Amino acid sequence: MLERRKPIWVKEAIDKVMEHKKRGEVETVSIHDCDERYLASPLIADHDVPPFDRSPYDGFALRARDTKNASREHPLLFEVIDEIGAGQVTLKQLGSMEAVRIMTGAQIPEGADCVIMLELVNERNENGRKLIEIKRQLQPGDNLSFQGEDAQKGTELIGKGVQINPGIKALLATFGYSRVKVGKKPTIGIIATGSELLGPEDELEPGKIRDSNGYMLQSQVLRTGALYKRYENCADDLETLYHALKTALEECDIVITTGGVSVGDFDYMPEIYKRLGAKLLFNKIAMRPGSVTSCAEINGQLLFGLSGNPSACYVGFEFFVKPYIRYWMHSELPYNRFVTGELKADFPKPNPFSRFIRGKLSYEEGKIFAEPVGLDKSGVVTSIAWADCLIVLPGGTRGYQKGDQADIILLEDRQGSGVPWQEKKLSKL
Ligand SMILES: Nc1nc2c(c(=O)[nH]1)N[C@H]1C(S)=C(S)[C@@H](COP(=O)(O)OP(=O)(O)OC[C@H]3O[C@@H](n4cnc5c(N)ncnc54)[C@H](O)[C@@H]3O)O[C@H]1N2
Ligand code: MOO
Ligand SMILES: [Mg+2]
Repeated sequence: MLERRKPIWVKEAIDKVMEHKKRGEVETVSIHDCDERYLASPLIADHDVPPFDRSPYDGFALRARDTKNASREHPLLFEVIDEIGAGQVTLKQLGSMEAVRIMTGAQIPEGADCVIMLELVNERNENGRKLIEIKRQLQPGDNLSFQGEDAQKGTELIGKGVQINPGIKALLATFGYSRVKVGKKPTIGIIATGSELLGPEDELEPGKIRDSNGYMLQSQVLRTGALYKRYENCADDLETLYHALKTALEECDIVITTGGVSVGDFDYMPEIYKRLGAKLLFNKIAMRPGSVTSCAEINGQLLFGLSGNPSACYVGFEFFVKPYIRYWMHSELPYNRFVTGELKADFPKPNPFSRFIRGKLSYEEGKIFAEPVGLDKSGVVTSIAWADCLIVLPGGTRGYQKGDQADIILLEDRQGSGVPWQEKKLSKL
């Protein structure tokens, strides 16, 4: 007798996965290797930036009060007593009617309180003395970049759990983090299952197709920042599959399979979960594609059974595997970000389950738009490549019309969200 599966809500399935969430170990890596990792401790300013008052221009540093009577008609003469570039300091104390020639980034000399740009002065030499002529009044603080105006010592600039981007890497360098504490990368085992699968190098044969999911999953794993270990594709054979999974569970932190999770004669995953003594978290979700996405737990280790259908496999990873991995790596924003936007085309497909339509985003006059791309079937591979978002068609509705507002889940976003997308539960399960 065919076992009837009871679907659960998408949010419920996410929660079931995240009940098992854990933070992976922390490791210290060289700043050279920290890109896209997640900070395991906050980034704190250990000194002021800039660390001293400095000149933002190439010009002359002087005392503002000495310019009080300067005007176009009555230019004032200042003696240039020294010259400094960035990285140098003057040992001279600046006095009345004196200036120091200063370059961008150099520390303001003692006694000076403003800077005038090179272009605004006339320079001359008189009896071996270097002089400048100033034709305007300056105020204290004019053209200075002040100590601590960028960052003040002791401030937490970036919280833990944030993914390191180029700006954050610049801050790490600024504050002397030559070694950075980050979440360790977990290893994700990937096993593509199916007797029909060929490799990308193989010629097509009758009844066979090339495996795309295995490669897509490698990419999806890499985008979370984790590592993957790819196993040989596995034919639909209970014994072979069982042993492949057992090995992967021993060698990896998390295991993903694709295919064989539905109710077909050769869909062995449900049987293998039983054999492994794994606790099934779910095997039916009120979503399309990805309704057969399964997850099981063995001694705290998660085994994700993604669908063989490419679009379903893709979506299953984005919703359930990605946040689990990102949390593991210490992300505080492990879920996909979502926004609301306007539909550019009708989508007349009534559906009891929430449907996640592969779509393309556009921005026009400050508004977000999305339109479906490709064929909306879970067995389709092309639409994944054209999509940068998933348009949510809530279960229990009669479809969308152009101009309707819809929830849109972003696929190419790097930032992430602290909360997952959640359905409104318009229909009954
Ligand atoms: N009687 C029912 N049949 C099906 C149901 C159902 O509820 N009752 N569910 C359907 C849904 S929904 C999905 S999704 C699929 C899920 O199938 P499986 O996860 O068991 O995957 P397979 O049967 O192994 O393969 C399905 C499909 O995907 C192709 N495939 C598999 N692996 C790959 C790969 N690595 N790269 C590219 N394509 C792959 C495979 O050739 C099949 O065409 O079940 C429905 N059936
Ligand atoms: O899981 Mo299937 O992809 O719902 O279409
Ligand atoms: Mg099947």
